[in-house]
Amino acid sequence: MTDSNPRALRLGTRRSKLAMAQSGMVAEAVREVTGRPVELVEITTYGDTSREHLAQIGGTGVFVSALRDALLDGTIDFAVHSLKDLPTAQPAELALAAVPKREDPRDVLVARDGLTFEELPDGARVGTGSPRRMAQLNAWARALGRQVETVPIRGNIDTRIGYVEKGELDAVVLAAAGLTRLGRIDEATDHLSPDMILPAPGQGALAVECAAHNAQLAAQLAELDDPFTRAAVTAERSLLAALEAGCSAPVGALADLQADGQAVTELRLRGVVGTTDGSTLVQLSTTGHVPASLGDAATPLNMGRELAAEMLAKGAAGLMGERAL
Ligand SMILES: NCc1[nH]cc(CCC(=O)O)c1CC(=O)O
Repeated sequence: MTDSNPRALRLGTRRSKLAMAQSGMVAEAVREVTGRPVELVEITTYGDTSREHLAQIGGTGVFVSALRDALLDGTIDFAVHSLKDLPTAQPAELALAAVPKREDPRDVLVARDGLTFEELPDGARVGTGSPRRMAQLNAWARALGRQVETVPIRGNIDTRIGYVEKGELDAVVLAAAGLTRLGRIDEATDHLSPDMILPAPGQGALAVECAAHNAQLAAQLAELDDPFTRAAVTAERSLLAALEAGCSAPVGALADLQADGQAVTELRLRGVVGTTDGSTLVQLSTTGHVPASLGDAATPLNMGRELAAEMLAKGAAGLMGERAL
């Protein structure tokens, strides 16, 4: 850039502590790659103001639509979303310019007295409003011959952990990435293995979006892209899309790279759908070859579609049907 006093790039962000932390991190990286100042513009989304349960307001897109409107009307230049909150259908007018390197994708437990999930007493009250978490926590408890009571809660991370601090719940389940970005990961009392609890598709990853016509900015933002993360979340979201489920459906998915010695050889995709009571889960996995060019989305997209078809053949649709989306 030869411009000695370039206009600041406007980064639209929700005003929650987590959104501000995520936006601040991306803002710093964008300053480095563009050499331009970045200014944060606070945008309020429906998901922030509504007190209804996410499962009732439908989940899909409630945190992102106001940011996207601001991108489309030019109020802001780019936006940072939690990738798991993004609907799977990408509008043509918006470019998913970068998917930066993912944080820990796992869910964690924050429980009283440092308890792990397996140490929770029978009948423990575990806060989560996520059908995905309910289904898998209940299935895990059943496998242990135990029973937990899942209690639907909402609110930001402070609010959720507050239920445990005040003694109203024995534990809450949160994404590790959110706690890490807020500097509170040491409050986690158990990192839940994806063998037991598959995270939400895209969990732990961020999405950096700008208007599709802004090709120059999109190219600069693309420098923040991590091709491994993009391949993984592409597979996970392809599964979610092919199941025709939204972000509040009881669907878990995680793609990870299987390394053979030094060389990364395969992408593994695991998926789960279940009833919220945990009585029935359909859980399958598949592997695919990592494309020579990781930017080539064909393999991850196909893996997601093929795994979805297998899951549907095993009755996945009937398990998601318990709630309308
Ligand atoms: N649905 C809310 C939401 N969206 C993204 C995160 C955490 C950060 C992430 O997954 O990237 C959270 C909170 C949570 O699930 O604990």
